[in-house]
Amino acid sequence: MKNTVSFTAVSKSYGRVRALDDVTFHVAPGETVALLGPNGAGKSTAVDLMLGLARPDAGEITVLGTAPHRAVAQGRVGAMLQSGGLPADSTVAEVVRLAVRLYGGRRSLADVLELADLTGLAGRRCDALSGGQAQRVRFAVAMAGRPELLFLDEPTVAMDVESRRAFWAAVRAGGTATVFATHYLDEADAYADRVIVLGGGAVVATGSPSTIKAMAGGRTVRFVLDSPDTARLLALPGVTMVSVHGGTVTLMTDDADRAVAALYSSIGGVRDLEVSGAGLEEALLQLTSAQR
Ligand SMILES: Nc1ncnc2c1ncn2[C@@H]1O[C@H](COP(=O)(O)OP(=O)(O)OP(=O)(O)O)[C@@H](O)[C@H]1O
Repeated sequence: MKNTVSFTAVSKSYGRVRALDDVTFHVAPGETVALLGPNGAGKSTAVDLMLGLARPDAGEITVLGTAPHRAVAQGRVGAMLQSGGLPADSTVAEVVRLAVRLYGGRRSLADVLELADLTGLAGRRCDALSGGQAQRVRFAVAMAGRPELLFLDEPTVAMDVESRRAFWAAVRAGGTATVFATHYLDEADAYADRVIVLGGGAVVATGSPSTIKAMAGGRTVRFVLDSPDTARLLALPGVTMVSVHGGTVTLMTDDADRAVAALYSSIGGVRDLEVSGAGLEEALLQLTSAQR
């Protein structure tokens, strides 16, 4: 079966800023995938490219088996982006009705309101909504065309815990394959089948939330090495991930003692070695900062 989203060797720069650098990843049919990473990691750029809002400088992107802009033009993709205001003096029902009409009534107004848990707010003006309620209206608009794929760019930013829970319950109820960008590890863990960690425009890790979380129990080993050989470092016992930036190497390990012993015995020239016990947040920050 074709991938729902496919990025192959994709690069994108804005002037001198390389927002994505040779990025390859795939989203399988039915998967919910989180794009996780700190500010400036390239998450929004990846989402913009998937929506055909920008074009890559190099590489190939397909969405639902075709070019992103074509999938969007066919009404097969729903999106909730960070920007995008709601008309202040319209009611929730008016905004959602417009979206339902634009998509030719693929869903009824009542269904969409129900799906986004907005039935009780249908008559409320948009300027009287809380941040979380406004996000649910944007979600309703994104779901009005019964999309095959949904993109959410940091959908729960500035929501409190209860609003986040209600928002994700609505997304789940929609049952649509979803790719979402987030800063929140717990959100990726709770709602994604798979996590792709971006840092400095590159994929620094990918795996199930539990694989990524397993790193939390691990340690980070950092050192300086001339001409590091990534494949050889990755083959050392206890090493789960290798990141190289210039001459600085960062290893994620599930057994730092064995990894360090093997490093000294089989690879010479290691300098300035530091071992730190990294929680997941810290581990990801270290990995992603190593990419800059
Ligand atoms: N339109 C633009 N013009 C210039 N630089 C840009 C533009 N859009 C993004 N960038 C730069 O590209 C890099 C990646 O940005 P992007 O918005 O994709 O990151 P992000 O992971 O979504 O960050 P955040 O979590 O802050 O939203 C950053 O260095 C950013 O400053």
